Amino acid sequence: MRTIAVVGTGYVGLVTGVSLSEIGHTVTCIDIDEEKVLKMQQGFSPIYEPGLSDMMTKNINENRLFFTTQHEEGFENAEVIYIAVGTPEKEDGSANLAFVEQVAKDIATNVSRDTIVVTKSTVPVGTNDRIQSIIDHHLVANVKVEVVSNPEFLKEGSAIYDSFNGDRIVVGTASEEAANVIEEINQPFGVPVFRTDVKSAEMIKYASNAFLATKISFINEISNICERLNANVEDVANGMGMDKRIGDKFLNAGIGYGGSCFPKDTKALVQIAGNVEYDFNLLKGVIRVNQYQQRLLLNKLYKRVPNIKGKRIAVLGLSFKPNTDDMREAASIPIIKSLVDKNVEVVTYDPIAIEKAKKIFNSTVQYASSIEDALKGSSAAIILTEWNEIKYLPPSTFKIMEYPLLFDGRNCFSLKTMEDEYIEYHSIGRPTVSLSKEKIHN
Ligand SMILES: NC(=O)c1ccc[n+]([C@@H]2O[C@H](COP(=O)([O-])OP(=O)(O)OC[C@H]3O[C@@H](n4cnc5c(N)ncnc54)[C@H](O)[C@@H]3O)[C@@H](O)[C@H]2O)c1
Ligand SMILES: O=c1ccn([C@@H]2O[C@H](COP(=O)(O)OP(=O)(O)O[C@H]3O[C@H](CO)[C@@H](O)[C@H](O)[C@H]3O)[C@@H](O)[C@H]2O)c(=O)[nH]1
Repeated sequence: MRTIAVVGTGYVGLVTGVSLSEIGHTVTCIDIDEEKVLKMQQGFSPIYEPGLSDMMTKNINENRLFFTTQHEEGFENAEVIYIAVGTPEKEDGSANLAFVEQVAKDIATNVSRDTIVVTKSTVPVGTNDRIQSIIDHHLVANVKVEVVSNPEFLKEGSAIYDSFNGDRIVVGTASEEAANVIEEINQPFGVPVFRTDVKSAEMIKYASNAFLATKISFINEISNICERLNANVEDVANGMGMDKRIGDKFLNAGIGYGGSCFPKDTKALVQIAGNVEYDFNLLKGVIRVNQYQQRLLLNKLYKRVPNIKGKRIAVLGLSFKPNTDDMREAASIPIIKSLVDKNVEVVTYDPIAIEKAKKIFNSTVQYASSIEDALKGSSAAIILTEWNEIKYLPPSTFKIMEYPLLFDGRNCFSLKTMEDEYIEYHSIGRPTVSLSKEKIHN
């Protein structure tokens, strides 16, 4: 078992640190955010991720998991250092590498033994070489530091599960020795390891995210055509997905992709291509479609309720996807902003993300403590996140509204259910369920 340091304790760093301690390694997680570190030292996870808290507590109690704000302390005995700090989007769409470069300097000035540095952060092709040269340039001790690319593929909302059940672990390095160490560290996860060179490893990460984003924008465009032709995109996706070459995953039409990865990584890949004078036209289209898709549900609402000013509208689900409290690039942000700008009384509900949402929407919206409270007195409801609590809601609940008018950005309900329940239902890429006069009076 190894002594490991993980720099950055966000969704990736904390999950990596906790998972590595769970399989027996001794792990020190380092973060510059003092409040966060204090919370973690007391055994509380600063993020919501199913299974994370329990696993974290267990490994703290078994003395395999530690937290500190001090790089020197964290690196002291570390044989391997993981970099898991953020690489957010810059104004021009390229990745901001300032945090990663700072960590490289911190490593160079603090390590006192031969070390393998593993980059988990998503970084543009060529960045690991740059990290290596920053470290070599600033190195204080007479030691050898080897940088390895090891991109992360976990999904928020199932991050712990994904760590133990991933499809592959990609290891990019020219050093067989370093690759052996990384493979040995990960061996207890039982996930296949794919070895390659550093640049290809970096590209695998961007290409994978771009491909998944492409699948989503593709099905969203198909859904828009289905709407015009009165076809049902759900059946279309199911029929397509039965072809193993296509696969049935990531074909859910909706209000587009959000989150901390797809939006920024697709833009970064356009930049990476542009830097070598390649115009990544297809990916630019994927990004455009996604932006358009976010507006579609709102357009339907505004068309159906032209005099929306002053009306109360319930927004169900705020996080960018279910089972996470992450609000980064959530579709709820532009959608709610548009409603607020139109002087709509917005009442929101989310099972987990409310605290993070409050920091974004402040007092411009109301925060209901149940779906029922959100629906009471509302003229319409909009579903933005397919939390189980929303998806498995007895549909009759929507009749709390005086007139049951539902706009579903995640296709949570079958058309038949809504027809049977007499709910006017607008979804994505499927025919609208309208109420005949006769049904309204029933
Ligand atoms: N979130 C995901 O699902 C996911 C999945 C795969 C890959 N990634 C990639 O992993 C990286 C991290 O993403 P995240 O969502 O976990 O980020 P995050 O923003 O949630 O967390 C980053 C953490 O790093 C800390 N930090 C910044 N500078 C530091 C320094 N010098 N020393 C110590 N700590 C420092 C911050 O305080 C913060 O807690 C990004 O490159 C991202 O693209 C993210
Ligand atoms: O069929 C689908 C699947 C997803 N989404 C949306 O796409 C976004 C991203 O979803 P998902 O990929 O499940 O979550 P992330 O946590 O963002 O994970 C992605 O981004 C991570 C960060 O790079 C990668 O590690 C993961 O492999 C990759 O799936 C969300 O808004 C989803 O609602 C759809 O609209 N339709």
